[in-house]
Amino acid sequence: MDIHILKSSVPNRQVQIEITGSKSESNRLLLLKALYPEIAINNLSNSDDSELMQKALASNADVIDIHHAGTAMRFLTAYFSIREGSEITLTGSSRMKERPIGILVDALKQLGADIQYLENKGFPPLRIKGKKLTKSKVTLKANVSSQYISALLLIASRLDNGIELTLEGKITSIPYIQMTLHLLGQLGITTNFDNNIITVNPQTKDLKSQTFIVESDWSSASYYYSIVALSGVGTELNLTSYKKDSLQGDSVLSELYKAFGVNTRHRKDSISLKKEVEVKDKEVIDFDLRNAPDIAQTIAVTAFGLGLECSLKGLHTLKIKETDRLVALKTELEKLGGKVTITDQSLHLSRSKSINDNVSVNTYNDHRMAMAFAPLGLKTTLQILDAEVVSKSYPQFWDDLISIGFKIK
Ligand SMILES: O=C(O)C1=C[C@@H](OP(=O)(O)O)[C@@H](O)[C@H](O)C1
Ligand SMILES: C=C(OP(=O)(O)O)C(=O)O
Repeated sequence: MDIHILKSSVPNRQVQIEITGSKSESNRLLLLKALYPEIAINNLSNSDDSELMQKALASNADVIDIHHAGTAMRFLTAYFSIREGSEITLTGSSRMKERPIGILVDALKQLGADIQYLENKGFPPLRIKGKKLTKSKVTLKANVSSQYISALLLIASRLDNGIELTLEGKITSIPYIQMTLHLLGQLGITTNFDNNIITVNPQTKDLKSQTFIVESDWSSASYYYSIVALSGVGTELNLTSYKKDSLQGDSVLSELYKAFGVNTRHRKDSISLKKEVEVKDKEVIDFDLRNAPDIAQTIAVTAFGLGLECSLKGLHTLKIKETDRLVALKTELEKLGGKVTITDQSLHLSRSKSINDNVSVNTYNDHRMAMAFAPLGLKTTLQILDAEVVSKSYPQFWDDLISIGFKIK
């Protein structure tokens, strides 16, 4: 499904958007619930990735296909490695088969896991025979994806001797590791993260029942930050349900978007985003996004929409996400008239004066390409190709845009 966005505007009235729970928190809690059934979860994400995670955990099939869901692929590899008596094939989309998993598989093998590659070494699909893992010491490279680390931490408390992880290299996407540790702590599991060593104690007893209320997804909120940034002074949107003390690293949006003139106010369980000031053309956006890689596309497109120069670094994980996001951003921004240079871990956008209209934006099976470029509909007319990709994290995205005034055909 391709969609046309006609040049739109967001009316200057209070509009409320309800976003469902964080995909990252939901997928962690779903795995923990499989290990500790006494957990209940409220405000679960309605993303495809969380639905796939739920289905996979309940499945008795021999082959489990998790499509494009990276966290599900990584977390379930760990989970099925310890599910005694089961033997399954874990596979995904053709892109998933290009997303590396060797670091996690090697770490699980250090613990004694039985995992085989069915196609290419280091990549899905995997054949996993579940067994009891009794070793506890693991060393792994921490600069490629934090998801490998979270996967190990999530199963750690169900190992006889817990886990002692030694992390090598500069740790990436740290807030996601802290989110995992925080949820374990909330469950009553003892953990420690000191320098480059993380320990998780074994949990032999059942835990007391409790309900986790998932905070709404901050990565999804980023598209509204962009919309407000690209709108006139005074434009305001309210988003539910958000907290001041978030577990999600992408909540750094409330700080970062001040550079685009957007102010965030926390209400009881919502946030209000307001465009307070116009940004001067000579302003330069300069961010390190090592801890918040999923908002890189949103920020680059906002800067482009405002004609601002923008330097982003810490983007080394973008090459192995749903698509190579650095190349995808450069290609699509240049079609719209941007001038972009990229390295393996950075992107530079030059200041620009105009935006080409009627451009068809390719989305490369990447939900964030579709959602990051959509706010440009406030500046020009554009087409978003394969717009249904948004369902990976935010199925009702297009309906929500229509509800705030976007003209979509
Ligand atoms: O643990 C998680 O929930 C995630 C970790 C991040 O991945 P990397 O650690 O690979 O950067 C992030 O990009 C992804 O969308 C979700
Ligand atoms: C990178 C992402 O997801 P995953 O790695 O879980 O596929 C994302 O949602 O931006």
